Amino acid sequence: MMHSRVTTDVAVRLAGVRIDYERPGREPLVVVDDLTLGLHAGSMHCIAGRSGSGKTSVLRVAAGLVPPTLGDVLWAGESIVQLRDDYVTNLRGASIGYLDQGGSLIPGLSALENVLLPAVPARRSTELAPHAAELMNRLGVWDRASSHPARLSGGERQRVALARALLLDPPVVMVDEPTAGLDRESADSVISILRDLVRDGKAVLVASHDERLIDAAESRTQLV
Ligand SMILES: Nc1ncnc2c1ncn2[C@@H]1O[C@H](COP(=O)(O)OP(=O)(O)OP(=O)(O)O)[C@@H](O)[C@H]1O
Repeated sequence: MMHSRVTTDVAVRLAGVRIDYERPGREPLVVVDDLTLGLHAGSMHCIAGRSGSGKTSVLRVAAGLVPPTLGDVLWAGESIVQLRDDYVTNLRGASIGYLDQGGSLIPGLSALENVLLPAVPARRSTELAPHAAELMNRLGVWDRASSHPARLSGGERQRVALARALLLDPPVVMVDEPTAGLDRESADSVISILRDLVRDGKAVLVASHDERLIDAAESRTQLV
C-alpha cells in the first residue's frame, strides 16, 4: 500500500513555526521560533508558560486566525497557510471550536442566544436549539439560559462560551486560559469537562499556566 498523503491522525500540526511582531524603531519581538507540535484526536495538549510568553499567539496561529511569520500550520494533514482567508474561515467553522481568553460573550444576548451564535450564518438556530440546551445542561448552565452575560459568574460565562464553541460538534477544540480567574471548584469542573471532550475523541489544545490543567494534558509545550 502506498502512503501518498501526510498522515491525518494528527488533527493539527505546527511545523517550524515562528511568530514575531513588528515594533516601530526596534527589532521585531520574536515570540516563538521553530515551534513544532502535533495535536491528536482523543488527546489534550497544553501550551504552558508565564504571562506574555506567547500562549495566545500560538493558539491563534494554530486556529488559523493569524498566519505564522514562518513555518506551516496543517489541519488534518492539509497546510492552511497558503489558503484564502474566507476558505480558512469556512474550514475553521467546520472543524475548530475556539474559545477566547475570557470567553468573549456578546453582552446584549442571553446565554442561550450566545450559545446558538455559530448556527446563525447557516440558519440552523431552530434545528440546533435542542443541542444547545443539551450542551448547556451538561455544562451545568441550562438554568442560566435566559440570563445575559453580565448576570453570570466567571465560571458560568466560561461554560456558556464552551457550549458555544462545542455547538457545531467540532473535532478540534482550542481554549485559551479556561480556568483563569475561576475558583477551585469551577476550575475543576472546567478541567473535567475538557477531559470528557478528550474521552469523546476530540483533540483539545489548551493554553494555560494552571498546573492542574497542565497535569491533566497528555502532552505539553513549555514556552519561555
Ligand atoms: N498583535 C500584537 N502586536 C504586538 N505584540 C503583541 C501582539 N500580541 C501579543 N504581543 C506581545 O507578544 C507577547 C506574547 O503575547 P501573548 O498574548 O501571546 O502571551 P500569553 O502567554 O498568552 O500571555 P497571557 O498569559 O498574559 O495571556 C507579549 O509580549 C505581547 O505583548
